[in-house]
Amino acid sequence: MAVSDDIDLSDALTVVMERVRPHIGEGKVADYIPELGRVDPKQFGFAVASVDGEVRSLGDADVRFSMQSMTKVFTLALVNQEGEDHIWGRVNREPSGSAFNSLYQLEFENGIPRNPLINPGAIVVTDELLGDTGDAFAALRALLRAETGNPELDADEVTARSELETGDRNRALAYLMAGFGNMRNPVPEVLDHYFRQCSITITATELARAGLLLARHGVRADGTRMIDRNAARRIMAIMLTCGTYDAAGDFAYRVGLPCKSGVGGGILAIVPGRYSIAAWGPGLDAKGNSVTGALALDTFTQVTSCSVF
Ligand SMILES: NC(=O)CC[C@H](N)C(=O)O
Repeated sequence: MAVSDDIDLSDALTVVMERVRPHIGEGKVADYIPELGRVDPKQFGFAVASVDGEVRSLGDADVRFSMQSMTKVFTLALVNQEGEDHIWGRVNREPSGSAFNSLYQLEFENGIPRNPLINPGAIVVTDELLGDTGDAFAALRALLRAETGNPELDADEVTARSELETGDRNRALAYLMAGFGNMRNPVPEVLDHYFRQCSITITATELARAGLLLARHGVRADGTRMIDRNAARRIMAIMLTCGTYDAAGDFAYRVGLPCKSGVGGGILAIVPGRYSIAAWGPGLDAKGNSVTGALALDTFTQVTSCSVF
């Protein structure tokens, strides 16, 4: 891995802010979930946590925002606790090349989603986690509370309801999979867990801390091992190839790190063995990734040479 040993995080963060500042407010806030449409676009937060405990942040790094699809990484880690092959008959691990809520590919491919980081794949993972634990949302919330160090971390019920009321596309995906025999639990129950999962709020600083689970290759904040090293490595491989929807190729080119974005404007990026990075700006590009978040990560990896390549 090309990592320079003498990285000054403060210098790197200063350069990130200089580069991003003129672009704060750019992009379009997701409004297909009405509650997300109310977020002020002129915000930007960035935080870096290192595996040895240092955390640096700037801008709106302590403002809460909706985790959305970034939760998909953590539910995937949770189902991996039951063994690595547990989930792979039900979901593939190939980039989709299409939107995160696309239906047509799912029908062509007999109800087996392309990967666990797009909506249908994540719905399957939540279904599996529900079977494993009896309460998928509670399992995820407990994990995130422990890894962020915030015992109050929770879903935003208004956003969860907003998702439920406008979630016809996710219902269509889930029922299509049920039609192919790829759902274990009743669709409304799975989606209730999935919508609450997506509506968990977090700050950039907390997210950077939570991502250390992967930066440490599966070791939790309390030092216990959650998933084995190879499982963590493979989750990061899926993030690199699938974590930013149909822009994953461009992210690998620009940022060169495993990333996972969400339509709340957050992006989690991991420098394996070294850093967990959280970038947040609510304005999204046409593919649903944060404009300022992507620019910040692009700048950070250029300045520090921290990349998996
Ligand atoms: N890409 C995302 O962040 C999408 C998550 C959102 N809750 C949805 O299901 O559409």
